[in-house]
Amino acid sequence: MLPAPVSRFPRIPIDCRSSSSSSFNIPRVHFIRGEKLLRDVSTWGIGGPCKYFVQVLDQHQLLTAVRHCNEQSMRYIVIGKGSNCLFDDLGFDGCIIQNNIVFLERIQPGFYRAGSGYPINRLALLTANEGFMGLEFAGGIPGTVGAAAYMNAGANGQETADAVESVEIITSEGQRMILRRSDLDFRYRWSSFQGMNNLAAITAVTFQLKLSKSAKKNQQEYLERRKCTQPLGDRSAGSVFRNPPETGFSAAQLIERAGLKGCRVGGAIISSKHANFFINSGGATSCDMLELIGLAKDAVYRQFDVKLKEEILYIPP
Ligand SMILES: NC(=O)C1=CN([C@@H]2O[C@H](COP(=O)(O)OP(=O)(O)OC[C@H]3O[C@@H](n4cnc5c(N)ncnc54)[C@H](OP(=O)(O)O)[C@@H]3O)[C@@H](O)[C@H]2O)C=CC1
Ligand SMILES: C=C(O[C@H]1[C@H](O)[C@@H](CO)O[C@H](OP(=O)(O)OP(=O)(O)OC[C@H]2O[C@@H](n3ccc(=O)[nH]c3=O)[C@H](O)[C@@H]2O)[C@@H]1NC(C)=O)C(=O)O
Repeated sequence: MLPAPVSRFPRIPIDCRSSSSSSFNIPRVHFIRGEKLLRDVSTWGIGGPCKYFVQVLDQHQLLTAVRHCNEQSMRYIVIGKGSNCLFDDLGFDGCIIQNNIVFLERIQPGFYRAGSGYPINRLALLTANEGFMGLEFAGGIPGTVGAAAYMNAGANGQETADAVESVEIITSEGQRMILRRSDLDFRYRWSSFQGMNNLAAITAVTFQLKLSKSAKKNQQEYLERRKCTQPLGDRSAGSVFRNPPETGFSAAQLIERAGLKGCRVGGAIISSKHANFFINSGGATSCDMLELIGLAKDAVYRQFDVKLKEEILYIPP
């Protein structure tokens, strides 16, 4: 059960008189029409144009953008760094809201309040350098703080949930809420945010970290391990599949054992360094990537009777 909202944002008037068929401004928010290519806002480098694109720098702008989309009955998606999304070559017939809310506050030793657009890898480095443990795993992860909470991102036996103290959200009705850790449920790559039908976006996360003499060393070691085992220089979206529960095998092991390392469809290739990373080697289309994902699922199911489940999110046009 979610707690009652803590406050309500003032209603900001939206002026759409400028035009409904081209880019336009509403107070402090600029909507770009038809020009933004989603391949430019995703780490995979795949995706056609979106109908509208807006970058928000604070939660008031985010709320304004969400309200405008609601009032226009327009589909919208809030994204961070686009490191977990597969956009379609046809683009997106709605509004992409790119979250660039990047403030960081040190509330008291070990308590960090970060805007949801703050890069999680930068926060990992900074907190470890300041001698606090809890986010060392996130070095090298290309996503944002908000998406890390939404996905419960994790690596090296740590996960975002372990470090969360509270999460600030806005709902699609425009209410602002602060949810404490005890109000929230997290599991492997899952959080209660994924089941909330009125979540507009996570706007900030407060982390509670513990003093540790080994935080910096751990963070550096994890990053080195990541560089050795993952194709970080290539265009990917991290792990394509979740690790299947109760099989004793990782998705990467199953794909490798199915003989699929290096397998290619068009410009999409299964990495020969890590079989759960699918690479855009240049010019890959969403069709190439979807076909390669389907091919890997079929092969693993046929050979091992395991149904792989995607970790990445495909955004249909
Ligand atoms: N462990 C690893 O090594 C790696 C982990 N990752 C993880 O993948 C995720 C990718 O981050 P990022 O690139 O920023 O995300 P994306 O921009 O790829 O967004 C992915 C989805 O997350 C949801 N989302 C993003 N931001 C918010 C927000 N502020 N509030 C609510 N929902 C949000 C949206 O889901 P919806 O459309 O359903 O609303 C969105 O479609 C992170 O969790 C990152 O840590 C990525 C690569 C490697
Ligand atoms: C990259 C992501 O997260 C990663 C995270 O970085 C790493 C590091 O802790 O652990 C998970 O990968 P993973 O389970 O594949 O971990 P790894 O340690 O790389 O590999 C697991 C096992 O598979 C084997 N392996 C790995 C790659 C490969 O091509 N073939 C193979 O057989 C490894 O030898 C190891 O025995 C997360 N992935 C998932 C789906 O849980 C992501 O979420 O996007």
